[in-house]
Amino acid sequence: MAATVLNVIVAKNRQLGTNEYYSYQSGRDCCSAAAAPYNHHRNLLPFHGGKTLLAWRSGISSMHLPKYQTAFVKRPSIYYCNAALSTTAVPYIDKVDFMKLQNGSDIRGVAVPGVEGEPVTLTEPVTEAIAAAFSAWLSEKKKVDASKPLKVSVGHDSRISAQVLQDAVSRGIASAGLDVVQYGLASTPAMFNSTLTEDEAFLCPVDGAIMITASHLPYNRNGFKFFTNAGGLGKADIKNILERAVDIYNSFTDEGLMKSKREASESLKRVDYMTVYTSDLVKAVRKAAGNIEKPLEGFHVVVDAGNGAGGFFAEKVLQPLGANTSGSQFLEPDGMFPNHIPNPEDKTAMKAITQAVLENKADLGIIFDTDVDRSAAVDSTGREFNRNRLIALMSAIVLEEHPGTTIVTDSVTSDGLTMFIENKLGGKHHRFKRGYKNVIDEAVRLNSVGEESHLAIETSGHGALKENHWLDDGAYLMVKVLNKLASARTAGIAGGSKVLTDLVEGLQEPRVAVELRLKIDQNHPDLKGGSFREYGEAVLKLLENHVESDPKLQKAPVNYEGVRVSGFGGWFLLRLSLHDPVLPLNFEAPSHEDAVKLGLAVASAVREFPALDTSALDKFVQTS
Ligand SMILES: O=P(O)(O)OC[C@H]1O[C@H](O)[C@H](O)[C@@H](O)[C@@H]1O
Repeated sequence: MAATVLNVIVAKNRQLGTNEYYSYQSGRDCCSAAAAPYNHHRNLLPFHGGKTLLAWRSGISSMHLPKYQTAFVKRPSIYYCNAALSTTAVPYIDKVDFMKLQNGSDIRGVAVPGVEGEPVTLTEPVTEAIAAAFSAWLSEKKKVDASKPLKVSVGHDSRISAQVLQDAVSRGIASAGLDVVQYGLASTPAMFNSTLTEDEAFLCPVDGAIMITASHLPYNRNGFKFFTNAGGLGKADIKNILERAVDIYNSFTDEGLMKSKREASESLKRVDYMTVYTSDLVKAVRKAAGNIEKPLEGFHVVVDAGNGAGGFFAEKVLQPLGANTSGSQFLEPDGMFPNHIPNPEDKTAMKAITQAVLENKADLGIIFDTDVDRSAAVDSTGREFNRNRLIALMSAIVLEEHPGTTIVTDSVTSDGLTMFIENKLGGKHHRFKRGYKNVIDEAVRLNSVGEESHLAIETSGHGALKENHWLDDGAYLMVKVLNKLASARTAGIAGGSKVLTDLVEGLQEPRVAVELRLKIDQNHPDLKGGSFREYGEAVLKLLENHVESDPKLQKAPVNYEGVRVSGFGGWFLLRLSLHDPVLPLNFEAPSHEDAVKLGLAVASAVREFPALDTSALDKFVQTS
């Protein structure tokens, strides 16, 4: 029970932070209604350059208004109205197209004003309606026992809009009669984990979890990911929640909004859940190393959290395991991301961690994305383990434990990776579609039809293991890598990260690897009123016809997405982006000349589509 006292704080009689905001009346009609629950703080997030610092906080210190929120409070802000007046019961809230907020299995929108052409869509009332809709969806799913309200945990990454949205989410949950447990700064995988952890002292397991994040997107965006103990919600569930949110939003009343504010402040609890999550990671490494207290003693590991939520990994995971983490960088949360985008797919980000490894003469570098569901590593020589190489490394580790297992990956993986997994490691490579949820769902499906799979992983750095509830957790992936380092040491193998480098020995890598993203102009007359998807499909069909009539090119015999073709010693894949009006083109070739030949094969087909911006491809084939 002592832990309860230490880790759970009931924020009774304390109003949520948002009520301390300055009011700034712009005089614009739709924004100027006075004395309403939202109009004095709506969109009052800092205009550009609101550089913030949010220290890693325990549950107890999170009682105090965080530094960055104080910054919001002090700064006069911009009122920003982007939509027509609503016909809802509350006249001052904007009319919003909720369905546009869906981004696959996530919700994403603009939460901070000030970027031209990007009006705010994720306002506080919108957020409150979405959280209430999730709560209603959850109550239905869990067939509520009225005597015991359901619990929903809420966490966020380092974005500058995090606190405001966390408060709005809390109001939405409370208004639906559910209990709110705030975690503050957290990682996406930790939020899922909170639906599985059995620990009453930390109010776990919760029935549902909401993570406030927009992954690596710019500072003005934000969004939500939702979890139950069955995993992350899928596309159909998100659509259902958004449809419910429309109704909730349209029936908002002044009294209702005031009531939810009161209910949230009365029922809100705060828990330092990251302590539970990180100590589980520490235990996992200790166990794998044969119950040694400090299995990483003597290893020097630098972490780059890109000012996202992953800074905990150095202090709360690596240090207790005995690693030296000096030289780690950008661990402090800063939602303006002043150093580089927290994204292992970003070249500048990878350069930053590589440099840190080399300058510090570290054994290993680890980098996370903003909400820590993705990661990559760098060995002591500065060689990156990301994209195909990260998949090769993880496949080697997993196939040692589960010989012959199927590795499910996204569609843009290389032919060299297939050969490595199948010929060197003796596993099976199942190249599926892009999208972490697609890859994970496919691995789960394969297991259900009797094909054993233990790893689902994307070139983006999302990787999920069967042993970890199919959760894509960047920190857990790195724990598997650390286990390998520690167990090699236990087995008497010296040489720092060389044991990892050796594991990917034999992976064939192309001389040229290119990704070009060809944009479809949705307003172009050539779309003839159709959708960009239809247009993209037409491009792909024509390309397929071209390929079939060209003897130098062979269509991939098994392919789940777009047009994948081998030729000139390499391959290309043209497909529709999961979310954007874009046709991403990936190709790999043994030489520049061959890459140009592949590029020309694509160019000759796509040229016939004037709404497609092929300038990047044209430039590549001309200048090479
Ligand atoms: O299809 P694209 O535009 O390349 O985007 C695909 C990517 O979208 C999101 O970021 C998902 O989280 C990733 O899992 C996916 O790989």
